[in-house]
This record gives sequence, C-alpha cells and structure tokens, in this order.
Amino acid sequence: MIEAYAVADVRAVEDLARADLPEGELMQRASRGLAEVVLARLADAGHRRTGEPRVVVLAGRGDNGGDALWAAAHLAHSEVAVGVVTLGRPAAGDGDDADTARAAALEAGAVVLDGDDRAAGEQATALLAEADLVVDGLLGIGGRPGLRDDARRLVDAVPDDAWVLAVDLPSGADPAGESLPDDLAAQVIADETVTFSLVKPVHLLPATEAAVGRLTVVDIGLEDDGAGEGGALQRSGARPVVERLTYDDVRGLWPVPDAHSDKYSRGVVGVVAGSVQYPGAAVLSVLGALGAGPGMIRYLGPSDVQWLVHQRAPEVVTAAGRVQAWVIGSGFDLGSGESVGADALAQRERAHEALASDLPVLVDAGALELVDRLSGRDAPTLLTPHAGELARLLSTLRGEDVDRRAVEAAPLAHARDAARRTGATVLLKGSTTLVVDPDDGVPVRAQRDAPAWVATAGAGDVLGGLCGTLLAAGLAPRDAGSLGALVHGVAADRASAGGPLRILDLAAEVGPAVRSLLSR
Ligand SMILES: NC(=O)C1=CN([C@@H]2O[C@H](COP(=O)(O)OP(=O)(O)OC[C@H]3O[C@@H](n4cnc5c(N)ncnc54)[C@H](O)[C@@H]3O)[C@@H](O)[C@H]2O)[C@@H](O)CC1
Ligand SMILES: [K+]
Repeated sequence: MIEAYAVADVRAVEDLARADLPEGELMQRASRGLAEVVLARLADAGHRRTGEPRVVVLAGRGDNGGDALWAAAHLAHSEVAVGVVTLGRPAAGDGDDADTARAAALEAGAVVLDGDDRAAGEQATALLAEADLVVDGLLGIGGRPGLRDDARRLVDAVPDDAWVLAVDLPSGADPAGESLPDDLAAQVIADETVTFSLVKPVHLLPATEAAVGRLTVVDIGLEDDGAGEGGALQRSGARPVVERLTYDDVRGLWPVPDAHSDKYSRGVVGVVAGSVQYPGAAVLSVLGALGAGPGMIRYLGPSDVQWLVHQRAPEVVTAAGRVQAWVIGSGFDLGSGESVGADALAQRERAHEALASDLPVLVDAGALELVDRLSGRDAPTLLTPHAGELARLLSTLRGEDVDRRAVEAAPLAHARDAARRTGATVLLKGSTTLVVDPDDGVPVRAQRDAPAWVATAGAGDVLGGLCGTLLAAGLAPRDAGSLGALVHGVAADRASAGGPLRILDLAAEVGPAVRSLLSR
C-alpha cells in the first residue's frame, strides 16, 4: 500500500525530525538524493543530447528552491553543466538559507541567473533551450495552486524533449491534490517527481496526479529505520489521508475459496441491469462479476436480455432466490411519465427492493437516479458514478445545478460531499479512480491502474459486476471498490497490451488478472 500524508502532518513530522538533527541536514539529504536521481536520468541516453549533459535548475524562494539550489551545487561538482535561474527575491532577513545555497551553487561553477531581473530573462530562455534536463524547484508544499507570469514564462521556455524533474511536486499543482489550477497551463507538467520520504496527496489524487509523472521517493530518514527508536513519522502519530493499493496488496484482500467453500459461502451476486434498449450492459456486468469468481450469479431482467446473457454465460441463474449482494443500474432505461414500459417498471421495482433490503448494494448508472431511496439504508452501499453522473447526483442532493466541470476541477471534494449526504461509499470513476468512505476519518483510496485505452463504453459495466462479486464475498465497500478498480485496471492492461481494447476482452482478462496477482 502507498500511503500519503496531509501537508500539515508532513510539516509536523519534518519538524520532529529536524529537532534531532544538525541544522540544514534534512535539506542536505533531500538535495543529495535529488542530485543522484538527476545523474541517473542523465546516464539514460534517451534524456540526453550529445556532448556534455546540460541541466537547468529553476529555483523559487522557498525551501523547495533551497533543495534545488543545493542539488545544483552537488551536480556542478560532477562534470555536469549546470545553469540556475532563481525567482522571487527573499524578503529582508528571510534569505539566509537561500543565499547560502545560491553561493554554494556559484562556487561549484554553476551559472546563476536572477530571473527577477528583466535583462537576465533572455539569457534564461537561451539556457533553457539547451537543457537536457530541467529541475523544477519553484514551489513545493508551501505553494498555492497556479503559477505567476514570471514563473510561467520560464516554464513555457522548457523544451519539449527535456526531461522535467519536479522537486517534491510539480510547481503550480495543489499540494493537497484537491483542485486543478484555474488556468490549466499554469502548472509544471513533470516527467518525474522526486519527493522526500513521505508521499503527499498531490501525488495520488486525480486533480493533480497527471502532472506528477513518475514518482520517485528519496529517503531522508523520516520513517522508522528499524533501529527501535521509532522514526519521526511514528512518533508524530500522523495517519495517512490517502491510500493506494498496490499489486502486492491483492493477495491479502482477495476472497480466495478453501475446502469448506460452497456457492453460498463464496457469495451470490444478484444483477439487476440492462434493458431492451441497452441489453449489452447486462452481459458486461454479468461477465465482470463472473470473472472475479462469485459462488453464483442471479440475473434479473427482461426475458430478451436474459436470453442474451445466457448466450455468453449459461451458468447464470435467472430465477429469483437467495442473494448476498446486489448490483443494480448498469444499462437501465427507467423511462419517465407515460413512456415507462412494463419491462422498465419491473426493473425499477427490482432495484427498489434491492435498496430496501439489508444486503450490500452497488448502485451504478441509471440506478443513481434512485438516490432518494438511500435515506435510512444501513447496509453497505457503493455508488459508482463517473463525473457527469456525480454532477447529476449532487444536483439532486443539493437542489441546485452542479456542473460536470466543477466535479472534474475538484473531484475529491465532490465525491466526499456525495458520500456525506448519502451515507454511502462513493467510487468516482476516472483515470484515477477515487473511493471515498462516508466517514471522514477513513483514508480515501485513489487507484490508477488502467491504460487510457480503457476509456470506452462498457468498461464501467464490467467494473460494477466485478466489485459486486467482492461485496457478495463480504468485503466492505471501500475494499471492494478499490480492489475492483485495481483488478479492472490490470485486466484492461492485459487486454490492451499497448493498443485499443474490446470490452469483452477486458472482461475475459479479469480472471487471468486475478490469477497473476494472486501468484505474485
Ligand atoms: N521542511 C523540511 O524540513 C524540508 C523541506 N523540504 C522542501 O521544502 C519545501 C517546502 O518549503 P517551503 O515551506 O519554503 O515552501 P515552498 O518552497 O513551496 O515556497 C513557498 C513560498 O512561495 C510563495 N508562494 C506560494 N505559492 C506561490 C505561487 N503560486 N506563486 C508564487 N509564489 C508562491 C510563498 O509565499 C512562500 O514564500 C518542500 O516542498 C520540500 O521541497 C525538503 O528540503 C525536505 C525537508
Ligand atoms: K517543485
């Protein structure tokens, strides 16, 4: 599991560690680690023009800039041509550290330009044009989202083929990972981000993760080193606020049957999905559930759709009976007013019964309209909207229009609001999928496991079924949702193999994906 800590907690942990260390030691560790990563990337011929490697370091006025300046000094000592552009003159009496670091970089032979000086602007642009690698040390965890014009001019001058390595986080990105900057272009888009001991929300959450690139963690000694003392992190008592399951977590969470298992102990999934208009969703939902290995599947829906389900999955039972978790809503066409047909009415009735039961329910797509039926529900409930569906859901819950773009600009806040208002766990689908518990004290899960090729119709139906099997096996909604998202992503990766994928292939890869993850 990857765990991320809130920025305020990171500062508290660093303060604890700093109290036991010589002055400036943490920054020295950070900058040395940073310089080592830069050297390793330069050794990779792909990020290097011919001749002497050229690094340009952009350094802001805070400690993020301090890390970058000290790294520049270390690099200038190792046969690398280093140019530095500083930005933001320190306030009077506030610049000792930055001045020391700047002097160290100069003394080591780096070219240092004052980016606040207009005359140096052209030189800075020329320096950047020749860079193999650019270190972004403009803003760190003290940064507000967005870049000022002076910083933006520098960032715009970074050549496309330079490797952009962000210090701690891409400048301009929200350190808390909550929201996009107002102007999307006012942030650094990094190829790689080097952070120090602790992962922060910015690195894992959907609003900011895309700007982070590859995440490399350099150890600066904030965690328990096993020597028995307890690291600063452990002594601080800080708890993670965001988590990401990794492949190695699957074995510990997956419901693996044993010699005593039967179809009921493994879990029966009841699927109420599809309509005459959208019959395929029922097939995909069932196949997603089957891939994850349920005890049994009951499909309830229009007879034409049952027939179609049976073509792909003869083991599915279509009579009513015992169920351990419901999956409702994929491919619903509930209709409204006069236009409601008998089939749609029957589906709506089945969905109402599922929501009125004391069984776990996964609520997808069309069934999200039935949100008023959630009040008073105590059993585990997992809502699985995409951004547009979450906007509609919140519009209903708040009684005011919520725009899809508002959800995309601040996904976590909106998912959290929906979880709070409904008392359900909310899985917000996206390239990074969030799983938010209604209890604020529980860390959010953020999964990013699928290739972008998966953004295609039907992928959500498979995910719903897959998570439904995990709910029926007894997993809590947060585990079912995040584990389901991980396995769905791995299956998508296998089906895609670097190219376009068919959703039936994705569904067929769910079982093999589980097998490969369990045998790691
Ligand atoms: N505290 C520690 O012990 C350690 C800190 N480290 C580094 O220190 C960083 C945090 O340093 P700071 O707290 O100085 O914060 P920053 O380096 O993020 O800088 C904050 C400064 O930038 C200004 N600022 C904020 N947003 C701005 C914006 N959008 N445009 C222009 N100016 C803006 C602020 O007023 C403040 O002066 C970390 O990210 C990390 O890189 C590391 O050296 C590891 C150890
Ligand atoms: K940065």
